Amino acid sequence: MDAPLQTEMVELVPNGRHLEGLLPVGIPEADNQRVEDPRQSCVESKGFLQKSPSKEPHFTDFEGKTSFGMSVFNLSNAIMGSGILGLAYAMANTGIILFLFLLTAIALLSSYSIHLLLKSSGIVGIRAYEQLGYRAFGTPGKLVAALAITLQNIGAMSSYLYIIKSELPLVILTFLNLEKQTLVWYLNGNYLVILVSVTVILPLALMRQLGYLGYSSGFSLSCMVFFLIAVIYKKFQVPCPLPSNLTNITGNFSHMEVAEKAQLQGEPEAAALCTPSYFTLNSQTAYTIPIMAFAFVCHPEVLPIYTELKDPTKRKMQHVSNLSITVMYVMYFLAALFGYLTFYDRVESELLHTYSQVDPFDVLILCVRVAVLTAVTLTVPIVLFPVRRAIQQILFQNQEFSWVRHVLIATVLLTCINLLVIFAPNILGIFGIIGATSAPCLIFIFPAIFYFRIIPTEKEPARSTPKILALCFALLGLLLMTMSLSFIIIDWVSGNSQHGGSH
Ligand SMILES: NC(=O)C[C@H](N)C(=O)O
Repeated sequence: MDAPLQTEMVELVPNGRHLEGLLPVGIPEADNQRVEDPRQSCVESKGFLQKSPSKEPHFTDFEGKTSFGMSVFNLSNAIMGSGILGLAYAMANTGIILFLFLLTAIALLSSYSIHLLLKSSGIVGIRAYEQLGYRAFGTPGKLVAALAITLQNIGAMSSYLYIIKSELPLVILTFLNLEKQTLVWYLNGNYLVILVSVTVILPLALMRQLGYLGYSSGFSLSCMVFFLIAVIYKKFQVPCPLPSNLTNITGNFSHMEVAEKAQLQGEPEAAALCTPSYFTLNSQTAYTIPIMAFAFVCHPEVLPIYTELKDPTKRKMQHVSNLSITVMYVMYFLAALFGYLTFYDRVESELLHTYSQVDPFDVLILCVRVAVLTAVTLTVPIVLFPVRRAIQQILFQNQEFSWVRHVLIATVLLTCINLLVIFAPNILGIFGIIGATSAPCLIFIFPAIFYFRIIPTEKEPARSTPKILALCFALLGLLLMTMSLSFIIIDWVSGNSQHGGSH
């Protein structure tokens, strides 16, 4: 099938996190061209975007105003999310060396994938992920790309709601100064997640424009930095081993007391519990690559950030990407290492929840919890905006804005995600499934096959080294996806999963 010649104006703002300066200066109507109404496409961004009066109207003519440093910040922001909370668990099931090797590999592959995206977008002047899909395979390509982005965003929202479900009861418990989790409704994560969804997230998601909410993503990154500092600090505070009998004891006790009780345990046992492993393989190792892939997904954001960049060149954008990936790589490794070295094999799939094994009244951890909870609560509506827009584009194309539809889509989406979170046994299932399906598609498979199709054969023959490399990259993605999915399904079917559950 030949790539369609016409260019299509698809979603220019795939994720509401990076809206500034993204409004096209002008959009030409051409014959045969199905051009989306920019007023409709960007209706949710109105008032948040600035139009440039000085430029001539051209299809790809966006006036990028964002500096190099700010773009690094924006992309880092897109990379960083709930994935960081699962990495210590991944390290506990791979060992430090194997983890480092895999994390390095995923980071390098992620950077290569951005190289493919930038090269493909340069050829056709495309600045949105789905547009690449359209250019490569027509409407099916665009739909599949939109579907993967939607699935990834639904996964991200589910993981955020899961954090609310697991952390909010602990925060309330601490504020009420209760010694033990009781069966009252306000300490039940499922009720709390519904309550937060209805009272905070839904009203925000019903706004017609993102407005200042779009800026709150910067706050999320700061919260994650705060989380990382707390994880490093806690490594030197929390004794090892945590006496198992203290796990269920709540109430005030000092670290000295914990350490003394730990001393009472046998020395060899303690040594075994507190020795890091450098290379581990077990049934849970299957989740490692999906967790890492999930953690590095930022690819739908790369082209919009490229569009916003001041004096954009592929080289400059690649530098932006490499720097963001490197910074996140270091943060991910530190969070995983210190989280693992605090709890060793007892680390849970959601690292922050593991600290409830130590001291539920710890002020630092309480502050981290409140910060992370605020960040994820504000991020859910931001991620919901592009998902709703994608659904609207797929199902109700070219239709006038309707409040009923706007409210209904948000309500149905939030209801489904709530049900998913209530019935999901743990966050690992979310990281596992999303990290083994949409994440490898967005990082490996799509950039490679889009590249293969978009770069003209006159420029790079099908058997040229870059194209063969791209195909190998797609195959690697397919292999990782099949392997991860099979191992996860085997793990579920055999019922082995211990999952480091957080309840
Ligand atoms: N942007 C995403 O889809 C996920 C993000 N990389 C995270 O770790 O949460």
